[in-house]
Amino acid sequence: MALPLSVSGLRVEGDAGRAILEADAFDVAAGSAVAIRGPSGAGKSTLLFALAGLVPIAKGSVRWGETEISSLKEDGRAAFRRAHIGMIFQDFLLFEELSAEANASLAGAYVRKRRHKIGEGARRALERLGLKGDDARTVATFSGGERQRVAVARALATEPSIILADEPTASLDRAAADALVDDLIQLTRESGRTLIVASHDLKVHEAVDCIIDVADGRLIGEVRRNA
Ligand SMILES: Nc1ncnc2c1ncn2[C@@H]1O[C@H](COP(=O)(O)OP(=O)(O)OP(=O)(O)O)[C@@H](O)[C@H]1O
Repeated sequence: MALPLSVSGLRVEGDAGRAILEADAFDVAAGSAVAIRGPSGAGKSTLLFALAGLVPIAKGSVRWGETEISSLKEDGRAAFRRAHIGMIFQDFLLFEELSAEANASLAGAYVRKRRHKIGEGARRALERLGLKGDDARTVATFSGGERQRVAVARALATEPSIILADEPTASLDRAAADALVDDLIQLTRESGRTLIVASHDLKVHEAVDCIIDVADGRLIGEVRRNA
């Protein structure tokens, strides 16, 4: 089941108590694809990490469906992430010495009860992304595009209702980036997941339903809907 997002009065502070991100209020409909756009250092990753409950929220509310993650303690936020969020990063963050399947199934190592289901989800996602689950090679021998598809499969393996991606195409060449965006959008749309992508990439901006513009640590204007 997809989850809607509702944010209000959000303030994230840096080490010295200075505001590094502020957002008055915005909503994201369940199942939509959204890009966070802005120049380098604008606060895109900080916003994404706040939505994931990965950075402390000094003020305000971040609510996914009925769960206000901003009022949960760290272990509660981690449990919410495990149950509902798949994450994808610019640098893939794979274990180089493991195979694609072992990387994509990694969450199963931490949640024994769901290990089998996560393994199945990982194999399904790898196949769907055009990678063979039975490829015994370590991912150290994979191309950038293949590595990022393994990272997408890892994010999808737990069947999360939310996918959060931080510059997922920034380490890829143009052709691999385009293919990745198509796959990411299609895979999240067909399963009704909510997708939020922090990205500089125009291809991402064109592919999503709406765009959140961030500059100097603030959201600018309304969430802009793509035609
Ligand atoms: N813990 C922290 N303490 C102080 N400042 C921080 C902290 N985390 C991030 N910042 C600063 O907040 C600003 C926003 O950083 P953020 O990584 O969110 O930007 P970004 O838009 O994702 O940039 P890029 O596109 O370059 O990745 C930057 O100036 C960064 O140096």
